[in-house]
Amino acid sequence: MPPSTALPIIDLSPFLSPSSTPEQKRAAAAALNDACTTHGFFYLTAHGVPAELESRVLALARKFFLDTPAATKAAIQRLDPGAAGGDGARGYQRLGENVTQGASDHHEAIDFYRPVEAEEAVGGKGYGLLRGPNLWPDQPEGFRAAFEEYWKRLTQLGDAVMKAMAWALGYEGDEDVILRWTDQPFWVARVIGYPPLKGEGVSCGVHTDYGCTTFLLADDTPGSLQVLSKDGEWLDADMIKGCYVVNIGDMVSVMTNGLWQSTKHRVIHTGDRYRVSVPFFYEPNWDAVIKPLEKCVQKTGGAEKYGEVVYSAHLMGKVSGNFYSAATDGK
Ligand SMILES: N=C(N)NCCCC[C@H](N)C(=O)O
Ligand SMILES: O=C(O)CCC(=O)C(=O)O
Ligand SMILES: [Fe+2]
Repeated sequence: MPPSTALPIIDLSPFLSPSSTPEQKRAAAAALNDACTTHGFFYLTAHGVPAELESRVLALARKFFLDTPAATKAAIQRLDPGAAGGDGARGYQRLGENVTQGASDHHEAIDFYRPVEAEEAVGGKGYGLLRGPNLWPDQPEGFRAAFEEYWKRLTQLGDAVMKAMAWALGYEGDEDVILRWTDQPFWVARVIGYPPLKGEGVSCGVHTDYGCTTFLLADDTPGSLQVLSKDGEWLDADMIKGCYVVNIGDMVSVMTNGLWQSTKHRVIHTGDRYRVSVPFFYEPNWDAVIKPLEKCVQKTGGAEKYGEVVYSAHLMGKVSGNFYSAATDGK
C-alpha cells in the first residue's frame, strides 16, 4: 500500500445529521476512536462543507500570495505586542518569519484567531499578545466574506467532531463533560503560502498542533505534508478530493490522559509549484481549564499523566516562541 493511503478515511456525518440513530453514532465514534488511538490523523469524508466554498477560499489564498502587491501584505504585517497595532499573533508574516524548533520556516502566511474584544492598548500603542483585532487584506476582492463564511462552517464541523469524541471516549450520555470546554472555541485559522524549497530547509518544521482538532484544506500538490507514524515512519498525507486531513492537538492528549496523542507532522515542499493551504484549528475556549477525563484515566492505568492546563497559557507559550521579532529582525 502506498504510504499516502495509510491514514484511515472516516465518516462522522451521523454527528452532523439530526436524524441519525444512536447505532449510527456509535459506529462512527468507534471509527474515530480507532483513528485517534492509532494515528491521531485521519481523512474526514461526508463533512458537508460545500466544495464551491472550499475552492473559493483556496483560490483567494493563492491570489493573495501571488497576485497582490507587496504593499497589500505590508499593510497587515504581524507586529509584536505593544507595537502600534500589534498583538504579536494576528496578521501577515513574511517568508521565514515563522519559527519552528529554532529554525525558520519557508512559508508566508496570514494568521487569524477568533475575534475578541480588543484589550486596552498597552501604553497607548499596541495590544497584549493575542488581544488585538484580526488584520484583513483589502485584496483580493471577496477575501473576508469567503473566509468568514468558511470558518463559520468549520466551527460547526468542529462542534460535531467534539460530540463524536465525547461518544468515542465513553461520554455518550454526558457529552457536556467535554463540550463545556469548547462552547466558545478560540479557533485559529492560517492562510499559508509555500514557495518550493530550494535545497536545504523545511517548509514547516516538526510540531504538534496546540488545541483540539485541525481541519486541513490544501491544494492538490502531492508529497508536502508528512505525518510521523507510531513506528517512526514519515507518511505522506496528500489531500483526497472531498476530504479534510484532520489531526488532534495537544489539549486532546491532556483530556484523554494520553490515550489519544497529538501527532508530530511537518511540511517539506519541493517540486516547482507554489503550494497553498488553509488549516482551521478548532480549539478549546480561551479560559478552558483542561484536565484528564475520569474515564480516560481509568483506561490508561488509573493515574493522571497530566495536571490542569489553562488553554490560553498553553497557546501563549507557543505563540510567543513562534516568530522572529518583527521589531528586531531588521526588515
Ligand atoms: N496554531 C497552530 N497549531 N499552529 C501551528 C504552527 C506550527 C508551527 C509553529 N511555528 C510551531 O512551532 O508550533
Ligand atoms: O500546510 C500544511 O499542510 C500543514 C500546516 C501545519 O501543520 C500547521 O500550520 O500547523
Ligand atoms: Fe500543524
